[in-house]
Amino acid sequence: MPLILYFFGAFVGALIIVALLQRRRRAAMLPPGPPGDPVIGHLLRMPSTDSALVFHQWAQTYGPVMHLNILGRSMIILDSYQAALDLLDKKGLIYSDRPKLTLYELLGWDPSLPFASYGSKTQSIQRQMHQSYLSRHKVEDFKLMQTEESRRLVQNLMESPPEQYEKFMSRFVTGIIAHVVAGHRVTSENDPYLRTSEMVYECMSKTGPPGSSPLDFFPVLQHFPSWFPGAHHLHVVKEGRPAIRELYEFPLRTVKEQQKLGEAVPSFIREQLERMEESEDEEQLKGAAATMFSAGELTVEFHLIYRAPSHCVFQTWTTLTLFVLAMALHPESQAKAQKEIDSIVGDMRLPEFRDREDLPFVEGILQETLRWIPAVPLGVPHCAREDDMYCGMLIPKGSLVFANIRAMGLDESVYSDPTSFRPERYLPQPAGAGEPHFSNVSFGFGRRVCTGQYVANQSLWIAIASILATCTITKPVDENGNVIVPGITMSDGLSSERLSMCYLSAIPRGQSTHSHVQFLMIYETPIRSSIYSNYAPLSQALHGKKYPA
Ligand code: HEM
Repeated sequence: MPLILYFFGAFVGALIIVALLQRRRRAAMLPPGPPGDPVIGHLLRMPSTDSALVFHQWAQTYGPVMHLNILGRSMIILDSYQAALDLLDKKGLIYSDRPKLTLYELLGWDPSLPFASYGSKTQSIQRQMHQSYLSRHKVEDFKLMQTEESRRLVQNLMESPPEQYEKFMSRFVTGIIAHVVAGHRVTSENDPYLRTSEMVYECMSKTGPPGSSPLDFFPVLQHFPSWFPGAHHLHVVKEGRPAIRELYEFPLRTVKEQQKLGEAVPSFIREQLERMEESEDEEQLKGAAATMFSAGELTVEFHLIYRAPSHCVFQTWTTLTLFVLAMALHPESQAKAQKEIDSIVGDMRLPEFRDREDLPFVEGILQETLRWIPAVPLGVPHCAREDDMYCGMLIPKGSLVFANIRAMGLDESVYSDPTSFRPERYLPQPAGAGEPHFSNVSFGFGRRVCTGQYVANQSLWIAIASILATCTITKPVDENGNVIVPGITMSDGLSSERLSMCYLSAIPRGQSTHSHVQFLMIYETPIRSSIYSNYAPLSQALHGKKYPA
């Protein structure tokens, strides 16, 4: 063999050895994690339910920054608030990207903010829109509308049997988002927004956690038939894509039609259409509107889950649902909150936003509901744009970075007795322990923090305060009169864990509550004359009338 071939072989061999050594050196620098299998890494060890809790248990052994490997892709789990703050917040330039999610792109979530990469046109335009429309200051304008929706919610709850609660809670959240986005008021069960969001939910509940589909790991599978191993989600794409496209098309189409007739009421879409130049691409606006709908819907699903003695139906489970469950399981907390409302608000009116500061225990119930079982337990994954070092550990470029929000609420150095539901923990000392509000954690971190956090926070508070003021939530009883303790079963989904729970009964408080709520529905006058002043024609007609003394 010619000498040159020997040299070439030695050179290639040396290159391979250097590459292997470098790989080994990088592997040694990765954050610790449980042992994985060759090639597939931790694929078979990933928990199928309660991932956030399982990761938290693993973190007790491997520490607050943990590394997992799924088919060669790094996954970093941040188990502590400090680590999430240090990376996602302080190093926002590196950690503000989102991973490319092929399944979601195929479903039609494009352009859509939660899945857009940082710095992309979609992301920056939508971000700007969200900042100007859903900012802390701007959402003040929604308070009147949210108050009225909460009154409608409690009236519906009081008038309906428990099997209907799910429908009305779903209607509450969809009603608010539909109004913010398109100025639309949900008035019937056949509302097109309710129908579309139900169809979208139906589809998204079949996708599994974001980034977990084989299509995300091997995009080439999209070109295979759906019966091919690993390509089964193509079925979901076929069924769900039309509903998602409708979510993009319908709101804009409707507002434009209303504009032509001169009937478009103030809304996010109308405001954006008025600002837009002729030539501008409406796709961005459709994406922004669908984002608001989907993020609001998918992260604040208010579906109650019923498990009647004979059957069990699983549905998405969210913060308000959890509040209902928490109240059924902790009647002592419910009674304390009701006592606080009675002493501050009295029984001649319902709580309003102006009462919020004077109702610290009710605030504690909201904060504790967010902490007890977070609706988005692992956040939405961020993606590292470049290699980074943290406390001597290597976070490789392209890693999926998850903030374990659930674990942060279980941190004993911050929350005493963290598994207990104790709203008083947030009260200032000496009444409570002055522990930090959880809303700083539950809405995520850094530049990708939840854009709907202020509107969601307001919706939750007014719904919780109104329900507490008017209803007592109790555990259900079976046909023999035996009390059923609601059970929790959790599995992972896009944005929330799921719950199976027995249905709960909300009993109107006091003899006059029913007529009282109806009375307020009619006589409530606009608190602020804002863009929503045309929201309640009844209120307007009666503008000037005062609450009963
Ligand atoms: C209880 C209610 C809610 C919770 C707990 C929640 C939580 C979250 C979390 C944890 C994230 C990921 C943040 C991160 O990447 O670090 C997120 C993202 C997002 N949320 Fe929410 N959310 C809620 C309600 C809403 C509502 C009502 C809207 C819309 C009106 C909304 C819009 C969004 C959007 C657009 C994103 C993506 C932001 C981005 O990628 O830049 N959320 N949310």
